[in-house]
Amino acid sequence: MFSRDIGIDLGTANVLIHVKGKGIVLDEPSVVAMDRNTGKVLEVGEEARKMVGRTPGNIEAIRPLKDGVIADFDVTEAMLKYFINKINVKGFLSKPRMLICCPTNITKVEQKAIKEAAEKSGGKKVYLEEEPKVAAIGAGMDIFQPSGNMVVDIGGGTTDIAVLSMGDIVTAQSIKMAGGDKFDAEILQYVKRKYKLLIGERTSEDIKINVATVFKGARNESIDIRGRDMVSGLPRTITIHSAEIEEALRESISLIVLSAKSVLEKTPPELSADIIDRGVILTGGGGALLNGLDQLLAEELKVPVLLADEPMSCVAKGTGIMLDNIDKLERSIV
Ligand SMILES: Nc1ncnc2c1ncn2[C@@H]1O[C@H](COP(=O)(O)OP(=O)(O)OP(=O)(O)O)[C@@H](O)[C@H]1O
Repeated sequence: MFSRDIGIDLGTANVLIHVKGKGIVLDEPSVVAMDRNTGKVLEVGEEARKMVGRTPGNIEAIRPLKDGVIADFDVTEAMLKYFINKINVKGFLSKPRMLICCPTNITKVEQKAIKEAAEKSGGKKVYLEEEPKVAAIGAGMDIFQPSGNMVVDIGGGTTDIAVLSMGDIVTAQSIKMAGGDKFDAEILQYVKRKYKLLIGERTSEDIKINVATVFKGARNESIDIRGRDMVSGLPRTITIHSAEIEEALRESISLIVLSAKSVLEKTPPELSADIIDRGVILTGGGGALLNGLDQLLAEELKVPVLLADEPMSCVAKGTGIMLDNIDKLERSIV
């Protein structure tokens, strides 16, 4: 048995684990199915996700992280333990050092909760690092030079916007409740208001992935969706179009655009000039995979906007790069 360092992207929507020397070894939804009566964990990850919105009364499919932070400590700990055991069936990890990513503006109490959950899951030493910094590294940016790099990382629960230079954050803003989950909720409300139809969160995520756009006219698709009619109580099918989703998401997206503008307004001019040359990079599934967001941000911010390759893996990849230098970095991180 020997110790290996591991990096964890403990996300609201997905957990990814990177093991030093092996790469990304786990990528699963952050969902736990529990028996309400006994408190027993029934399924974790993909199997639990399939149950969301489809469980009988005594079973609950829980997302233990909300808005990028731990909402249910015990369930988060159970989930982390399960994932670490899953990747460690051959026992190659023994008391590993762990590097975990968190949003930029979480409180000390929230940081402590994440550290504690990781320590209880077997971590010998647990380091926390800010998500946009690791996402930028994972997206291939050289943030250690004295020049400006801007990253907009939109996940399931949070949006992190940051300008980085010389390995650190210069200006940043983190918006809780602004990410893929919020977009799903907006779509659900829109369908309820306009069509008097109740749909589940899996259905609204399907709409977002298959027809959504946030840039007028960039996409013209439609999808048939099923739900429960609010008046008759019976199942009903409707057809939803891209233009409707653009309207449903307009308000949430404008909040993200405003935050990005405010980060740019607070950025020192030399670094702003670098951002015009290098562009802004979009990472995270909630933003980089959302149709039209790159076009909208480019138009609103007047700078080039680039999409990261494999945007949902940037943070995990970034932890891998940081773990290679963990001894050097040890002094600078929490
Ligand atoms: N094609 C797509 N179009 C739009 N959104 C998508 C697409 N594919 C995935 N998503 C969304 O990406 C989000 C998950 O992204 P990601 O895995 O980067 O988040 P996370 O790291 O778990 O969250 P956070 O960083 O906020 O804690 C989900 O809300 C999901 O619905």
